[in-house]
Amino acid sequence: MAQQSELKLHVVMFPWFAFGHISPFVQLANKLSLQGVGISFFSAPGNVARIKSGLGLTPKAEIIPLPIPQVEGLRPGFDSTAEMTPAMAEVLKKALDLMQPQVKSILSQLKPHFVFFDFAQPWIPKLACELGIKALHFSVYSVISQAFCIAPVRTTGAKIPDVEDMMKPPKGFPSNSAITSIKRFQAENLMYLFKSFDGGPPVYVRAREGLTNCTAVVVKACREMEGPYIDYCATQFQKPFLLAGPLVPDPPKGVLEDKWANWLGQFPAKSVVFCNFGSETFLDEDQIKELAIGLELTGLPFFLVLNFPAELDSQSELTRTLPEGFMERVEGRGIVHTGWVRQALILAHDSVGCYLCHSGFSSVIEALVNDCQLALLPQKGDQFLNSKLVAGDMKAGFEINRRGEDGYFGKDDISEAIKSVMVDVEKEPGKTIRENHKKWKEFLLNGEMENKYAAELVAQLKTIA
Ligand SMILES: O=c1ccn([C@@H]2O[C@H](COP(=O)(O)OP(=O)(O)O[C@H]3O[C@H](CO)[C@@H](O)[C@H](O)[C@H]3O)[C@@H](O)[C@H]2O)c(=O)[nH]1
Repeated sequence: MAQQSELKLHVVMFPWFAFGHISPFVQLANKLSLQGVGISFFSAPGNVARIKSGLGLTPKAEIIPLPIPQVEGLRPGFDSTAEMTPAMAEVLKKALDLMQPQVKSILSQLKPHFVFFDFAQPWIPKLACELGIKALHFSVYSVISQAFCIAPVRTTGAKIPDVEDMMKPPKGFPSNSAITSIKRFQAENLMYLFKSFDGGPPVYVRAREGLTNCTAVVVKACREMEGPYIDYCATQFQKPFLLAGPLVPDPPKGVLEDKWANWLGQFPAKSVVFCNFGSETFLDEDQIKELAIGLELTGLPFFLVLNFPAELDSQSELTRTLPEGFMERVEGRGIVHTGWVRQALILAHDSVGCYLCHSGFSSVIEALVNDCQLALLPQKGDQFLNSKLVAGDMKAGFEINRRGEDGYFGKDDISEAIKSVMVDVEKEPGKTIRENHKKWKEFLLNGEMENKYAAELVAQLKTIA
């Protein structure tokens, strides 16, 4: 029998069909692959090309396309949530549930040591167990958000939590946390976790079932950022929470398109405000107007990316939602774009000094490893908790002020947040935020830290394989 240390691990990666999920699974696969772990990556055929471009395809890594079964309400060929309305994404979960026989058959041929699954496939642990394979839940969310939202102490029992309950941390939540409560509009948003769509199980049921039945949970996290929340979750779920480290992305490949590089290049270093809200977060009309005028008020150059739900025509939405005369007034110092941009390259551009964002966890890490000060405008779900972690616990970003009952923010809230991290930098809180940003950047860019987490994770996996 091979010594444990010589064991050649083979794992399957099976993320939910959304790029916000696929990307962290790709990053984890790459880190494991560097440690000698063989990878089989499952996804729908339409996502393969993009996965291929991110996955360091070595002899140890392969992509296995899994066709999505036809179900009513789902268009053939739509293989990720990027092309879907939220209602279609719910139907996609049902189609995913129908893939169990297909997944079981491939797993039985591959016989990996582990299958890393996502919140959307709570049936994996049982199916894998029948084949003698261990199931690991890989969570792409911050640990603080799992601790706050779905700790069993909050979600077990006959009574589903109400808005009042969700405004407060669950019982036993780390006492040194910066979160003592969240705002009403945020708690109202989190109630989606407890809703059932079309008779399917609510999100919290899927997530909690996977977390409860897996062999161990692997998190995209490190003790330095989330130590107390990791301990809390391990106690709450009564199972190991293994740390993959923060999964700092590799420096982006390629170069920024000329049109953006040239535009950004005309401004002084660290002077441009970049705003982008990730792959699935959309602002409403009133929010877009206040944000745009807030940017105008700063007097700084800005690059604003606004996207809209798949069913809408983005160009006409831009025209409809931007304030009247806005583009003329900001000509020469502000641009507005709709559609995908190479965010990692933009954040790395020397002229970009601030990133105003939705607090998606990967986006936050991408800003921290560059010199972009964070102005945080979380819109939904885990983003509220990510923002509290970065602005509250880590003191490395500024959370934009919003009204408690409905989440309203005004133009002044936007411009004040940006000014405090970009202009009033000798005053508090901007001074401390900038100092902490620098510290976290050094920590995250320390390659040894990343390697240490990856090596420890592989060693732990070998002990339970
Ligand atoms: O125009 C764009 C938009 C996004 N990105 C990239 O896409 C990723 C987005 O990551 P992140 O901000 O974490 O994810 P989202 O897909 O926007 O967010 C979803 O997934 C996150 C977990 O990864 C959660 O924290 C969020 O709440 C959820 O909305 C990052 O690498 C970005 O660089 C681009 O390159 N160009």
